[in-house]
Amino acid sequence: MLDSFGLISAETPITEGLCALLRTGSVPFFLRLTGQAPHYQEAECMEMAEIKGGLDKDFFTRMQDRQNRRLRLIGNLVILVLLTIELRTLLIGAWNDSILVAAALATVLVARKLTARGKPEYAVSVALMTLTLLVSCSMWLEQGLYSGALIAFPTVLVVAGVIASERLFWALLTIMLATVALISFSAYFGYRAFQPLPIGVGRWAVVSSILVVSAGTIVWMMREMRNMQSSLEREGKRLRCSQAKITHLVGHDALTGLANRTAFSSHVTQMIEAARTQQRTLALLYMDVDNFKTINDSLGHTAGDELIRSVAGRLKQVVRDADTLCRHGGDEFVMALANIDDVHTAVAVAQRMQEVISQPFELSSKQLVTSLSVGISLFPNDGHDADTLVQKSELAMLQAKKAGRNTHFVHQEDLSADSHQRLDIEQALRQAISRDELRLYYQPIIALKGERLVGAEALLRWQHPEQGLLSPDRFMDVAEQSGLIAEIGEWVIRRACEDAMRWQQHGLRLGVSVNLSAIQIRRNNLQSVIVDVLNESGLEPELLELELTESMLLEKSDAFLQLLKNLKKLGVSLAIDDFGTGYSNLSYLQRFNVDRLKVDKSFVLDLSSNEQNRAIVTAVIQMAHSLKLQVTAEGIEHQLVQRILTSLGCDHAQGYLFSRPLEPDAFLGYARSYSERA
Ligand SMILES: Nc1nc2c(ncn2[C@@H]2O[C@H](COP(=O)(O)O[C@H]3[C@@H](O)[C@H](n4cnc5c(=O)[nH]c(N)nc54)O[C@@H]3COP(=O)(O)O)[C@@H](O)[C@H]2O)c(=O)[nH]1
Repeated sequence: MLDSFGLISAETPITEGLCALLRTGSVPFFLRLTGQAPHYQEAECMEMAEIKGGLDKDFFTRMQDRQNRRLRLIGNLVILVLLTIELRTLLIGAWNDSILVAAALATVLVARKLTARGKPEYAVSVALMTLTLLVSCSMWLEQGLYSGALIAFPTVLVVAGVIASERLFWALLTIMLATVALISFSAYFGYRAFQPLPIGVGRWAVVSSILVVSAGTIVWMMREMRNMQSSLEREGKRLRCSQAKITHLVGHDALTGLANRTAFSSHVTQMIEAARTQQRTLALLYMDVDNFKTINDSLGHTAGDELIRSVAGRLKQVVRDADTLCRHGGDEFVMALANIDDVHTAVAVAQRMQEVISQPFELSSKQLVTSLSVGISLFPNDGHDADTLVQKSELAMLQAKKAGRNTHFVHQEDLSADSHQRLDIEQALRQAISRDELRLYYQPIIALKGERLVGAEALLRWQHPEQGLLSPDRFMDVAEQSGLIAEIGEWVIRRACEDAMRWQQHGLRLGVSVNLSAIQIRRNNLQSVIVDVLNESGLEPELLELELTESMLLEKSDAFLQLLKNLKKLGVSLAIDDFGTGYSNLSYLQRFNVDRLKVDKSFVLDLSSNEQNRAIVTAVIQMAHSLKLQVTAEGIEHQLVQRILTSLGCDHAQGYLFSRPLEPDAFLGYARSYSERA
C-alpha cells in the first residue's frame, strides 16, 4: 500500500523525522519522510515489511476513514445550503438559477454516492469541477462579477489545493480565470451587460451560506491537518524506535549485546583513520577463552552461552569509552584500543583482561575456572586496515595458545609465518578426516619370556596426498590445539578395536594399545566412546590397553579419578607411556591403579652402553614389579639390549629390532609368520 502511495519503497532511505505534508493525487494526505539512516537498509526485508505493514493498517486506513466521514458531513452541509438557495430561487422565480442549483444538488448527491462506494477522489473531482462550472454559468447568466457566487471561487481553490490533484487545481483555476475574463471582456466590448441586483435578505442568505460552508470546510481542513501532523509525529517516533531497534540488531551480537564483526570492522576503520590523522598508535587484542570447547562439550551449550555472556560482562568492565569490544565468533572477542602510547599499554590491558577472566565463574551453581589467550597487533606496524590487523592479532593469539595458553603474544612477522603454516595444517587435517586419509599402523609388542607376539601398539599416520605418509609429530600438535584430536582419537580407538577383531578372525588373539591425548581425557565422553566401541566391535575389554602419559596423572580432579576407575571396571587396562620422562611419582601409580609402565625409549636405546640408563631401567623394572605392575620397554633396536632387558626381567618389548610400525595387512602377515614360528 505504501509503495502505491509512493511514500517508502525498499530503495527509499527511511525517515529520521517528519518533513512536510504533501498534496497527492488522491484524497489522503501523507508524509514525505526524508533523511538517511545508514543502517536501516541493512535490516532484514522482513523487518521492513513489518514496518510497512504497521503504517499501512494502523495509520493510513484510520486517516482515510476519518476523511471520508468528514467529506460526507461537508456534503450534507452543502446539500442543506443548496436546498435553501433552491427554495429562494423558486420563490423569486429566478428559473435559470433554480436549474443551476438543482444541477449542483444532483452533483453533490452523485459525489456522496461515489464517496460511499469508496471513491472519494472521484467524488471530490466531480464535485469541485461541476461546482466551478455551475458558479461560472450562474455568473454569466445573471450578475457577472457582481454575483455573490464569486466568493465560492477562492474556497473551491483552497479545497482543491489541499485535497485534490494538482492537475484538477490548475484546471479549476483556468476555468475561473476564463470565466472572469469572458465576463469582463464581454461587458467591456458591450456584448453583454451585467447589473447588480439590489441587496436584500435573499442575497444576505446566499452569501452567508457560501461563507459558512467555506469557513466550515477550511476549519475542518485545518483541524485535519493538525490531527494529521500529531499522528504523523507519533508514527515518526514509532518508526525511529523500530529503526533504532533494527540498527542495534544489525550491529550487535544477540548473545552478549556487544558489537558484532560488521559493526566492529567499521568502528575500527574509523579508529584507524583517526589514529592516522593524529599519528597515534592503535592496538587490537584478539582474545580466546581457553578450553571453551571442552567446557561447552562437557557442561552443555546453555552453560557455554552463560560463560560467554559472563566473559563478555567482565571484559566490558575493562573497556574505556574510546575503545571498542566485539564478539568475533564462538569464544573469541576482539578489542580495539584507541590512542595508546606504545605496545606496553596494550600488554597491560591484555594482562588486565586475563586477570579478570582468571577469577572463578559461578555457572549453574558450579565454580568454573578458565583463562584467556590474547594476541596483540598494532597499527601502523602490523597493518593499515581492520582485516589485516584482526588477522595478525589472531595469529599472535594462536602463538599464545601454542605457548601453553593463559598468556599473551604481540604479533611478530616471523611468528606469523609459523602460525600461517599451522592454520594451513589445521585446514588440511580437517579435510584429511573427511577424505579418509588417516591410517593406523601397528608396532608389534613381544613378550620377552618365550619371545611371543602378544599385541601391537596402534600408531597414527596421515597419508597426505602430496607429502606422503606423515608421522604424528607433523600434525599432532595442531590436532590437539584445534580440538580435532577428540574426533581423531575416537576414530583411532574404533579402528584399533575393529582391526584387533579382524586378527581374531585369523586365529590371532592379540592385545591392542592406543595412545590417548589429554584432551580426550578432559572430554566427558571417553567412557561412553569406549563402551560403544567395545560393544560394536565385540572385542574383549582385556585386549584393549589405553596409554596415558605421566603428565595426565597430574590431573587430580575427582572426575578424572572416577573416569579411570570406571575404565578399569570395564576391564580395559591402563598403561603409563614414556615412563621416566615426566613426574615419576610412585604414589600416582598406586592411586590410579594402572597396570603397566612403558619405559621411554630414551632410556632403552643406548641401554647396552649407558650405565646410568641401565641403572634407571633396572630400578624401574624392580619398582614396577614390587607394585605388581608389568613393564614394557620401548625403542629396542639391538639384540644386546633385548638380552639385557630379558635378564632384568622386563615383561614386554617393542622396537625396530622386532619391527617398525606396519600397515594393517603387513602387520597381519608379520603376526601370522610369528605364530607359525612359535
Ligand atoms: N594421542 C595419540 N598420540 C599418538 C597416536 N599415535 C602416535 N602417537 C604419538 O605420536 C608420537 C610419535 O609416534 P610415532 O612417530 O608413531 O613414533 C612411535 C614409534 O614409531 C617410535 N618407535 C618405536 N620403536 C622405536 C625404536 O626402536 N626406535 C625409535 N627411534 N623409535 C621407535 O616411538 C613412537 C611410539 O612412542 P610411544 O607412543 O611413546 O610408545 C608418540 O608420542 C606417540 O605416542 C595416537 O593415535 N594418539
